[in-house]
Amino acid sequence: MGTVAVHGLCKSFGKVQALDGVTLDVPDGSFFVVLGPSGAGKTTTLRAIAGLEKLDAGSVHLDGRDATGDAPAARDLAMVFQSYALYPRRTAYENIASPLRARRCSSSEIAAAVEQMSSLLHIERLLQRRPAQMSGGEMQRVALARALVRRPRAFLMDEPLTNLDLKLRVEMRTELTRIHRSLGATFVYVTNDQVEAMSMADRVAVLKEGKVQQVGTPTEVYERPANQWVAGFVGSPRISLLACRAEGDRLVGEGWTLPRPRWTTAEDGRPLLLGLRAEDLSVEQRGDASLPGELYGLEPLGDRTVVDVRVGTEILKVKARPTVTGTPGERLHVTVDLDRAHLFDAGTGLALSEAGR
Ligand SMILES: Nc1ncnc2c1ncn2[C@@H]1O[C@H](COP(=O)(O)OP(=O)(O)OP(=O)(O)O)[C@@H](O)[C@H]1O
Repeated sequence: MGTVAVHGLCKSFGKVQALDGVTLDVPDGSFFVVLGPSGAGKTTTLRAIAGLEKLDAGSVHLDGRDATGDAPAARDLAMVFQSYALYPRRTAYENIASPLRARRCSSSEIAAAVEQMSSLLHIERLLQRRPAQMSGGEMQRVALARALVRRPRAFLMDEPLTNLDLKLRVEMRTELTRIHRSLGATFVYVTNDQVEAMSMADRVAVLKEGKVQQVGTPTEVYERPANQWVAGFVGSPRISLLACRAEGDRLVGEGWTLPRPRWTTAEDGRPLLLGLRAEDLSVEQRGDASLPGELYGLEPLGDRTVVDVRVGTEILKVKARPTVTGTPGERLHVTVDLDRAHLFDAGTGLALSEAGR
């Protein structure tokens, strides 16, 4: 078993409220990602689970048992940090074996465990090297192997891929997902990289200023963001937001109107924000629901081009084929897939009811 549940975690550092009532339920065997910008309280949450932070309020339950007062060593959790902190004078093999030696496992058990983990992480050929003879990415993999070789209740990982170059990071995302599946262990993984969260997690908790904004599958968080902030934080290019209000069966903004989506419940006149993702907009096809705009710029990205279109005072990001062309200033129409649009209350930022969707 490896369930982790935290309830109402609060923690202040002087005037900074790092955690403000954080509640999370991490199911056994899940790959649970805590996603948020720098300073959101992610590391503090992880340290609270590990028992490294004295809390102002809240509780930590491990496998259903209250572990709030337990010492870190009694919690049976393994922590993997950004920095790899390998023993410099020991070989990779000895580094990976060290947690097992500390537990007085037999040499044959240790050899079998190191072999299994180094094959999972593709580091067999590094086993006799010392940290100074390895690249940063190789050291990070050895550090991961050293953490994973144990069988703790859960693994707590704090941005373990940040020191890797982009190519290795992309590879390691796939590796970690595979390792997670083959170990069947619980991972609580902290990152500020939404692509990592979307590609690896089976559940994501989005954190901002010490408060949980939303918990759900990556798809739920992307397709049904709970508020305007989550919508903006998850997704690249960033979602475009247009100020508007409902008037009868229309949405009316500055210099544009669109049919009001069937599913929205907003009353007339209420200030709203219409959220449109780049892939739900088109400048290449003409549909019934469209916004008049002006080409602002083109951002060719190889496999696609992001077209910036000015609508009123806002710039909309539109995903287009790489062959799309145009001249800044040129008038055009942006076709909107209203079934996939989002509406938020402009005051609270909360998503409007989607009951009818
Ligand atoms: N020991 C400390 N003393 C004072 N302030 C702290 C301490 N630890 C964290 N903080 C503050 O608490 C807030 C949350 O920090 P935390 O490290 O949990 O954020 P984070 O989401 O992990 O950020 P990052 O992605 O930058 O690591 C920040 O404002 C940070 O400056």
